[in-house]
Amino acid sequence: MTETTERTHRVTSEVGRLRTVLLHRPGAELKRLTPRNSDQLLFDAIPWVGRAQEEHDAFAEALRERGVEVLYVTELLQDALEYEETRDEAIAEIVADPRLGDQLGRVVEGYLRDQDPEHLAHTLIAGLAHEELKAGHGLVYRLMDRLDFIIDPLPGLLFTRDSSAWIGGRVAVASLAMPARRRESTLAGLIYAHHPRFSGVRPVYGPSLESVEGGDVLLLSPGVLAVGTGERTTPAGVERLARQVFEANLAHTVLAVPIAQERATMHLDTVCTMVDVDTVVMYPPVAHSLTAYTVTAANGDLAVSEPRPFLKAAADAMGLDHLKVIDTGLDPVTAEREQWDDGNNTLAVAPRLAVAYERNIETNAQLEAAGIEVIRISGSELGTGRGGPRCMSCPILRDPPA
Ligand SMILES: NC(=[NH2+])NCCC[C@H](N)C(=O)O
Repeated sequence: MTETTERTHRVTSEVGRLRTVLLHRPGAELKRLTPRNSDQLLFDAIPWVGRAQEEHDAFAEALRERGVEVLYVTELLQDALEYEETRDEAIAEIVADPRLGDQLGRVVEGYLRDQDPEHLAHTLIAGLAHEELKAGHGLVYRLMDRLDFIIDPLPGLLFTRDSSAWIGGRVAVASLAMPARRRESTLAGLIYAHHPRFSGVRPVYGPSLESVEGGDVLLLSPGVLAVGTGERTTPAGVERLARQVFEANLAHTVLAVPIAQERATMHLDTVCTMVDVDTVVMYPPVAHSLTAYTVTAANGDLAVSEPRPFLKAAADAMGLDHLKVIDTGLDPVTAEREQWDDGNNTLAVAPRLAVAYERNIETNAQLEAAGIEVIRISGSELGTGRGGPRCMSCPILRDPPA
């Protein structure tokens, strides 16, 4: 890794001033959602796509106004697909899908090879419905339903946090647990491997390893990671990630944090995000019940502590007397409603400056009472995918935390 790369890609905390972020402006892939497929594609409602785009544009604009450079997945992917090698890899992965069989696989391969980078990027993200591919006449094609997908759309790409996470100057390309989202990390991997902006960057994790999703990974402070393990990141995923980051000298401590295996808490960042170097906002019912196993490197292996209260284990690893929790003091019903709507899923733009969904009125009021400046964005449509500002952003460059 050259020094130049480190100047354009480096993240060592959740809160250092945000300089560059990767977003995905939602598009045609959201138009594929129907009541028949939304569960499988991990959306809880059918978004109004035009409004979702307006909300997303306002989110991006709020970041730009604070001096953040916004990169878009679609643009980076199109650039990367200018290279033959990228196209070959992208197409090979699609064609390897055993659901296509060999005859339809060949037809799809020809179809994709004819597309220019812009169209190919569109197809890789929006997918391809049976009725759009006029060229298939073999058995698989004929047995499929007109509305089936030959290439699945990726509505979850909106949540760029999950498919990759920067740890220091290296990127962890995720290994996504849900089948509907797996190809998102292929696209992330293609961008980091082939886009000139990232030349010299070596991934520290990859999609073929045990499940780890970026929404579970919190950079509590330089060298200290908290990794949720539950519905998405598996115990084996945390263990593997710990080995990889220790080996690469990116961290000295990894806290493995079990979270409830349910949709409301699919990632650690649905219940806890950082708003200052020593402050988190947490879903009240878990604030004092979460536990953590402290994992450190020991003679080429891992040393694992007994589980301890998360806040205590985190403070110790971070070298703090204690980690402050914003006491949202909400009644249990409001707390549950606002947690579901990603009230705890804030994106810090700098210490004590965070983006949050405007709808979480009470959580935001408590954040402000604690001295955090809140940049409110609307997310009525964006939130139908169950993700907030942190989920929708993959920081690529942050200043060191103050
Ligand atoms: N980092 C996050 N909390 N991401 C939210 C992802 C939401 C997405 N619909 C999923 O279920 O996977």
